[in-house]
Amino acid sequence: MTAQILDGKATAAAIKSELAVRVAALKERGIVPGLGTVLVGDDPGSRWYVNGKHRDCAEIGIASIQRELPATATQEDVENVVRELNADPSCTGYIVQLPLPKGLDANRVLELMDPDKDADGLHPTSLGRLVLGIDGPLPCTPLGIVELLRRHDVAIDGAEVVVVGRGITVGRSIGLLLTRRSENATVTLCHTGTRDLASHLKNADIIVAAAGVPHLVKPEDVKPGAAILDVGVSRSEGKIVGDVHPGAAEVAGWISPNPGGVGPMTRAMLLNNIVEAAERRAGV
Ligand SMILES: Nc1nc2c(c(=O)[nH]1)N[C@@H](CN(C=O)c1ccc(C(=O)N[C@@H](CCC(=O)O)C(=O)O)cc1)CN2
Repeated sequence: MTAQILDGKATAAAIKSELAVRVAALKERGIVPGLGTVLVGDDPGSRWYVNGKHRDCAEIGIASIQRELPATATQEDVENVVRELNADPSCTGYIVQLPLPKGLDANRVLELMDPDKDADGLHPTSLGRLVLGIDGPLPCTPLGIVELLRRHDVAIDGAEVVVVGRGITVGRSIGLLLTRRSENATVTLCHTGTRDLASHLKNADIIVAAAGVPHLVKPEDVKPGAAILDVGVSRSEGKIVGDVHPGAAEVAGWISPNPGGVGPMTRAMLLNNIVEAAERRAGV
């Protein structure tokens, strides 16, 4: 068996076209949605991601508000930028690019954000709403994964999902998303402390690999026909190495390439969160 490709690049392009129509409709009512980003430090990867977010905005007509601080910025410097964006009426929503440089407290920064401007769905209020089942912005990578599966007709309802990795941007939050009544999956959250990872993987209809450990998911641990989402980003000789061994594509029913899978969907879902926030505010 050779797996069908869960093409994040093409799917994100389709979503962006749909969002462009909604942005144009908002503009007819005099509303221009704006995305703010806060980039602290000089990590080239983080800069690349932030630049990509603004390129996406330009493509579909969302305004950009870019704030940059040096690696020497203090907690107070970052918090002042957050206060400024909270008060800026042209900013529909914003993100603080993670991780922040060592010494800065990301949780304190996130808590200070206006939850109504949380474009990433990572504010404690947004995560609390997710737990309680109240509408609000959802974390971009989990949302992108669900959308990628839906648009490729992969059955989520009733599926056994194994998530590997317990980070807040993916692992913990995707469990909350997939166990909502609307998704109805059964989720097992594995991590570095899991005793027998292979036994869990072998039982999974859907695997979400987000541990950051190269080739952690081996072909022999994949149930034939399973869907695999590779979220891992490790680098070797300038190339991305995912969490999934390439041989798994011979066993799986669906697989997301990496790059070109979940990453572009994360970006598309950020735009989605901004458009939804602008529509909510406009009463659309
Ligand atoms: N505030 C946030 N910080 C971070 C998030 C996030 O969702 N919010 N996620 C990641 C980084 N990230 C977005 O910020 C992100 C990562 C990867 C991609 C992407 O499109 N990747 C490409 C490959 C790019 C490459 O060659 O490096 C792909 O998968 O095809 C987009 C966004 C951590 N921080």
